[in-house]
Amino acid sequence: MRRDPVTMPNQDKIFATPQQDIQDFSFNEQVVSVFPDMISRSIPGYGAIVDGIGNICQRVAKPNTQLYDLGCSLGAATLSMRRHLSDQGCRIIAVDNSQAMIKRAQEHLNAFVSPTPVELVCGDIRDVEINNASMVVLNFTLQFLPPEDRASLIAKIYKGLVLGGVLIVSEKLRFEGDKLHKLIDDMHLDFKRANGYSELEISQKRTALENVMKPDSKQQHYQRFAQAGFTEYSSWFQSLNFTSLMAIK
Ligand SMILES: Nc1ncnc2c1ncn2[C@@H]1O[C@H](C[S@+](CC[C@H]([NH3+])C(=O)[O-])CC(=O)[O-])[C@@H](O)[C@H]1O
Ligand SMILES: O=C(O)C(=O)Cc1ccccc1
Repeated sequence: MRRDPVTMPNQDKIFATPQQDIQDFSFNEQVVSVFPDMISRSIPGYGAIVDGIGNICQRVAKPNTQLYDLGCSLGAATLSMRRHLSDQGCRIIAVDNSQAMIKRAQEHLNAFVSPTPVELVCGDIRDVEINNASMVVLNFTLQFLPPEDRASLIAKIYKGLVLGGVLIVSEKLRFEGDKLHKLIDDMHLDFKRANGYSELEISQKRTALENVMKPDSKQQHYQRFAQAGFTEYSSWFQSLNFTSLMAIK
């Protein structure tokens, strides 16, 4: 059967065969080609979060403002936001530093029509200016930024939001408490097994992610929000060790 790369995701088999020397995980062409399958089989609640981002967008997008999707990958959050925007003078700016992701994201965006313009930027989210923003989304992106760069990014976003503007931060969580962390992490491994990943795939991917993805605890996220100036924030979705947080200016 022929698979259309835009509509029919290829199955993720990247870690299915034993690898001599496991390279650090990177968002390269190989990952791009299986990304929708990989992310939906790895993150419990991913689809519900993307849908929720559209719902939130419908409620908080203000006319003539900008909406940002930082670390957009193939543009799932951008598409969800764009579907919920009418012709109200908004603009979406979607940023990713993987050229392979941006190339494929452009194809996804072209597959639908909308009055809302989308600017796709291949660049580092640490270098992007945020202004006149009614919504900023970091959907599973902050965890890939070096920990020492996270607070300044959140502070920059706070400054760029309009009053009433909303920041969404979806992340894998680390739990403060070893027993709690292990129990919920083991439940997540069962989620991956139930989605067809083998023990080899699970363990090789874990090794590949070790140096590049460093999850924070919910307490660390809340502390960072407060430090940036936010006074209202909460988790609006959680499934096992994956959550989506919102902070309102
Ligand atoms: N410094 C950086 N600058 C720009 N992009 C970056 C940076 N660091 C990482 N990325 C990009 O952040 C994305 C993270 S995936 C986001 C899913 C998407 N939001 C979704 O709703 O499907 C999450 C995951 O795969 O778990 C990748 O595309 C990276 O290239
Ligand atoms: O696979 C995992 O265990 C994860 O933590 C999530 C994930 C999903 C897609 C790319 C990288 C990490």
